[in-house]
Order: sequence, then C-alpha cells, then structure tokens
Amino acid sequence: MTVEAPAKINLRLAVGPVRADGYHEVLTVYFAVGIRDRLRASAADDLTVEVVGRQAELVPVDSSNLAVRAARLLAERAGVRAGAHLRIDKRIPVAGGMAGGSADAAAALVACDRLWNLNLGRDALIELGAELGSDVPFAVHGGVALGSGRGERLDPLPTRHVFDWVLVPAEGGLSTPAVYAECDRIREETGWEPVPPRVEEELIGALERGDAAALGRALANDLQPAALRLNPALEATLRTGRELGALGALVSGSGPTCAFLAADGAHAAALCKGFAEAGHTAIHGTGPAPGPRVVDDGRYPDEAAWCAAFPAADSLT
Ligand SMILES: C[C@](O)(CO)[C@H](O)COP(=O)(O)OP(=O)(O)OC[C@H]1O[C@@H](n2ccc(N)nc2=O)[C@H](O)[C@@H]1O
Ligand SMILES: Nc1ncnc2c1ncn2[C@@H]1O[C@H](COP(=O)(O)OP(=O)(O)OP(=O)(O)O)[C@@H](O)[C@H]1O
Repeated sequence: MTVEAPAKINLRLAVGPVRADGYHEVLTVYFAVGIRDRLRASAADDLTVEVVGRQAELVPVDSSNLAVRAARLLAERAGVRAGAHLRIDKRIPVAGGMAGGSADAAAALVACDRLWNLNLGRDALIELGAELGSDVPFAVHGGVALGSGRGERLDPLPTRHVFDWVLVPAEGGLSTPAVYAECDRIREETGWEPVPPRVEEELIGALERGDAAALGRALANDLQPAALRLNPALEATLRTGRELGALGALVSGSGPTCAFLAADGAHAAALCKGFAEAGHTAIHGTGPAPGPRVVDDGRYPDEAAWCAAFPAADSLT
C-alpha cells in the first residue's frame, strides 16, 4: 500500500495569545502544495520504519517518528495489532515549516487504514490526526482550508484555481516550539497587546478569484519575524525572490523554507532559474494539491482527473 502526501504552506498565519494549554490560538489559511513524501506500508509482525530520500538521515527511525506514532494510534483505536513496515521516501524539507512529518503521519493513517482493512473514513482519520499534531488534520484533508483553534479545526476553502509556487529550502531546520517561543519574546519586548487572530478578506477574495497578484500582496506570517531572528540569512533569500519578480514572498509556517508566488508555470520556472544562478536550490510546486492519495505502480488511480485539475508538473530544479 503506497500513499503520497503533499507539503503545506500557510498563506496567512495569524498567531493570537498563548492558551492555558501552552498552544497559541491561531487562524491560518492552509494550502497543500505538490511536493510529496511517499510512504509504503507492508504487512509485518511488528511496527518498523525506514527512511530514504532527501535529508533521510535527519529523520528518526524509532517510535518517535510521526508516521510510526500515527500507525500505533490507529491500531490502538481500531483494536488491531500494529503490524506494518513503513518505508518513507522523503522529498519535503525536514524541519522546514512545510509539515513534512505531518504529511508522513497522514500518509501512514491512510495507508494503514487500507492495509488493515479498517475503512475508518477521512473524518475519523482527521480526528485521530489532531492527537498527533496541530498540522496533521490538514495533512489528512489537503486542498485549502481555514485552520483555527491551535490549527486542528478545519473549514474547507474551495478554490477552482491553480497557483504556482517556488519553494526555497534553507540550510538546517528550525524547531517549531523555538520559533513560537521567539515570537512570544518579540511580543514581550515590543509590548504586544493580545488580540484574537484574524485573516484578511483580501486574501480570501484573491484565492476565490484566482488573482495571483492580489494573493501575493496578501501573504503574511506572524511567525516570520521570529524565524528571521533565529535565521537572519532568510532575509536575503526573501529579498532575492522579490528582486527576481515573485508576486509574493514569505517564510512558510515556522520556517526556514521560503515560499514565493509566481504568476504561472513559466514564471515559476524563471524564478527557479534565477534562484539557481544565485546559488539556491528551488523547487516548483503547484497547488492546491489533494490530500494523501493511494498510488499504484507509481501512478494515481484517477490520474486523468488529477492532471486536469493540476496541469503543471511539479519539478525539482
Ligand atoms: C507552525 C505551524 O506549522 C503552522 O501551521 C503549526 O502551528 C505547527 O504545527 P505542528 O508542527 O503540528 O505543531 P505541534 O506538534 O502541534 O506543536 C509543537 C509545538 O509548537 C508550539 N505550537 C504549535 C501550534 C500552536 N497553535 N501553538 C504553539 O505554540 C507548541 O510549543 C507545541 O508544543
Ligand atoms: N516522519 C518524519 N519526517 C520528518 N521529521 C520527523 C518525522 N518524524 C519525526 N520527525 C521529527 O520532527 C521534526 C520536525 O519535522 P518536520 O519536517 O515535520 O518539521 P516542520 O515541517 O517544520 O513541521 P511543521 O511545519 O508542522 O511545524 C524533525 O526535526 C524530526 O526530528
């Protein structure tokens, strides 16, 4: 059973006050982008994991792996034996703010649900996902959605439009708790008055209309100042993208991956070329991408529909 699951960008990440449970109240526009990890689950007596691919050496292969935790939780709740060997092929930057671990957890939920013939359905898997991490429910959901609470409560935001992104991973990762803590420190220093998080109408309207220029102007991330303070080199990456003509530029989630919005596929290819000349790796990804999909022989079962909905091929420069 092989499943591919996409990465995410937060088009808007509004961070409110810290709650009693230590999490921050957020309002965020999640957007699934077509850079995917692939997870194969095969029948086995115990639960084991191996990781191959980009930055595989940075991913734990013990019980702390988020995909292993997901499979174990699913087995517990369904009352079945947790028997599976998981093989993860990483392409999503690790600790990059693109929810790679959450994508693997979502892929494991979908793959093991099939492998163990549970047929729990997507809503039940989304609910289980919330126990694994704030981003996991969206990783199961895919597409575009408004996330609230600590990010786990989802309202779909349907859009018929495809957007082209250029993602620039950074050297090293950033720890999500460390970035939220830095955000708190900055707020304390600057005397921030707690306000509930909100998402601006301009961004929702631009998404609905497929207006990439307006969407580019509306992108915003409240964690960005914190990510920039922890990794000042990102400032230059964002500047390079703007100088190359990106419609919008921001740090993705807790960073350090930077996301740049392009007008179309050709513009994205030109931005990738510009970044490569400036010495950066750049990845072209389109979206909104559907959530985790079972793949068979490397092809999506409904590939014709998939290609019609998401015409531009995702490519690695
Ligand atoms: C930055 C984002 O990726 C934006 O979507 C998410 O907020 C992070 O989601 P995630 O990686 O799934 O994070 P979790 O595993 O739920 O939480 C990790 C840590 O991040 C911090 N955290 C996370 C989510 C949230 N709403 N407030 C927080 O303060 C907490 O310190 C928490 O202990
Ligand atoms: N399957 C997994 N893939 C990647 N990292 C994992 C996985 N399981 C556990 N981890 C650990 O989780 C840490 C965060 O990884 P991840 O790639 O999910 O970060 P992230 O993309 O910044 O997360 P988010 O965007 O949800 O905040 C890694 O440093 C790694 O040690």
